[in-house]
Amino acid sequence: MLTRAATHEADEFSRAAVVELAPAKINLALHVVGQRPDGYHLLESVVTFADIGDRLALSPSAEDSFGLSGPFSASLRADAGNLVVRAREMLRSWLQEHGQDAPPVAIHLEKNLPVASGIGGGSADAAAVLKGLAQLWDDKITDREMAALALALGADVPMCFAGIPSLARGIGEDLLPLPDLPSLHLVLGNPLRSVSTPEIFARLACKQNPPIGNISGDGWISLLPHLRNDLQAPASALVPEIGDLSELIAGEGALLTRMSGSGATCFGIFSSRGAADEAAERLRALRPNWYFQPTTTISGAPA
Ligand SMILES: C[C@](O)(CO)[C@H](O)COP(=O)(O)OP(=O)(O)OC[C@H]1O[C@@H](n2ccc(N)nc2=O)[C@H](O)[C@@H]1O
Ligand SMILES: Nc1ncnc2c1ncn2[C@@H]1O[C@H](COP(=O)(O)OP(=O)(O)OP(=O)(O)O)[C@@H](O)[C@H]1O
Repeated sequence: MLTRAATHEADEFSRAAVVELAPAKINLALHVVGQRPDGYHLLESVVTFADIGDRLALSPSAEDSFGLSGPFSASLRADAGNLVVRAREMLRSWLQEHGQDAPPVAIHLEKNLPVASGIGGGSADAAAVLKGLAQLWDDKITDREMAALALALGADVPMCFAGIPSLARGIGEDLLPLPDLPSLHLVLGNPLRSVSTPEIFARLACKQNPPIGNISGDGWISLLPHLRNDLQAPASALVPEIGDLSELIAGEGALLTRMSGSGATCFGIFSSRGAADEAAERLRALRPNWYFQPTTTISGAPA
């Protein structure tokens, strides 16, 4: 039976004018190759997207509103600092400056992804708001201008807006699609300790690490074991559970385990969806207070 809160949430989505999935972002590899004078780090990252994530419902309304529900909503406030509200206001300001309408809108966020966990939940939400409002407001904004707004919201927002497997360079905004990156069966795991991205970058011992280099065709998968996440060592020093988590996932038969983004989420690659589902179930039994989620990532091949 649905509780009253769950019924209300179901209504938000069934009645919404636009529903957007905000998929988890996974950095299959993340090399830190330099630093800009403004302190931002230069990256080379193989990025893909899960089939699970947050969900957003958007509808025209008499006045602006923003509501939250879902398993991780308690970690967030529905205030002006939320990336959902910041994305709405950024697009609205741009449209109004360019003589276009941006009428009030009701937005509801179902927060399914752990917060500050290296899988870009906030960035995915911001990107989903930009996409949803573009539809609702029928705005006239070029792809280039939208990409600039996305980047102003966060280094990960342009890749989440693009939503396709990519090699991300620059500070994450320079995107090269990877049409040969196949769909992968993963288990995502998180010890439910939030990690601050700037703190992990600040603890990085070396800012100039070997780059990924040029790879094309089906070379990506055989290359992955040779790649790294340069943020994994500083994140593991701060959050020792990352080491345990990675070993636990490997112990369930993962072909490869690695941390995503600035952590603490780690992923394991499994041979099939069935193997990933079973591993996630065993991991939940081993660590009932941690987060484990099987997922199948999207493929890079055009639909
Ligand atoms: C680690 C990644 O998740 C990899 O995809 C991203 O680079 C982080 O992207 P994000 O969370 O959207 O980052 P932002 O919100 O733009 O930046 C948060 C902070 O992370 C650091 N930061 C972020 C991105 C980057 N290329 N270099 C950095 O040094 C900066 O201290 C910045 O103040
Ligand atoms: N809608 C939102 N969802 C998640 N975090 C948000 C949101 N709005 C603001 N934030 C803030 O943004 C910060 C980063 O959260 P997020 O979940 O995007 O981190 P992350 O997964 O580590 O991201 P990344 O992989 O991009 O570094 C947190 O401190 C959080 O309080």
